[in-house]
Amino acid sequence: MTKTLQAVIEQTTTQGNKAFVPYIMAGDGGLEKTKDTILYLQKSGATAIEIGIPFSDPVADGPTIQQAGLRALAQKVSLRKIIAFLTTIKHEVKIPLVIMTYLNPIIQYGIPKFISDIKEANIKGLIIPDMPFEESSIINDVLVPDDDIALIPLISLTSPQTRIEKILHESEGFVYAVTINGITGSGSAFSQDLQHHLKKLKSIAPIPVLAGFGISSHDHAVIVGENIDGVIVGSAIVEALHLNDFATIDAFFPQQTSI
Ligand SMILES: O=P(O)(O)OC[C@@H](O)[C@@H](O)c1c[nH]c2ccccc12
Repeated sequence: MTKTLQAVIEQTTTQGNKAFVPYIMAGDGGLEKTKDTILYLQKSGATAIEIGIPFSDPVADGPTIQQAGLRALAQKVSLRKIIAFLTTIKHEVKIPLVIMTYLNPIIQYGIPKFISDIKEANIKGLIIPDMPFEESSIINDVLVPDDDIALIPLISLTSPQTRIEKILHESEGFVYAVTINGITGSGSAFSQDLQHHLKKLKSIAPIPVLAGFGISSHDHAVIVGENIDGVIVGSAIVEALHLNDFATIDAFFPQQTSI
């Protein structure tokens, strides 16, 4: 059975659109604001939303995401509170939510309890950036095939070809193609080879390919997403939300503003 997350992305691309997945930091500005944000992004036309869990020791987060994480931690949110909160809004949320968190908080939560609680919250995917694909059995062994949760792998510019192929054929949902060798945020320039890399990934991937890291605007998203199924945007969205700059958010959804 195709997982919902993958089906929703494939439906989007079949209709001739690119998938757009904003990343937000849960609890930045408080959980009430997070609820408003999720519903706003849903109404605006987001394909899915990546929900970041604040963590004291992040690995790949650039300054914008780190600061959002600190603001969220100052609101005293935790993985437990965020999952409970997502459960309370699940009937209002019609698009797939993907949780992005590090491995440590999941282990502390207890992996079986974590999986059963996120199922209850109707979460459709998981991104665990510090979990190497080779170790994904730690989560996969707890999931049963019928569970509608996709474990999203990250592929970097430097992943070896044989590893990429293995990952692509053993994954569901979508593959997260990281566009730069660095941290999240809009500061770094893309390599000249990026389009070639993405095209190649797309040509061999049996599942949708979405790219993220360093995408700063809609125009930029169009360029990065040209040869693949869609994009993920974090820092630019997180900063605009923090500033309540809805014009910047809306500009990522031109089909809405042009109506
Ligand atoms: O912020 P950017 O450059 O737009 O990139 C997306 C990113 O923030 C989000 O997907 C993310 C936040 N923290 C991460 C850690 C690892 C991988 C991905 C992420």
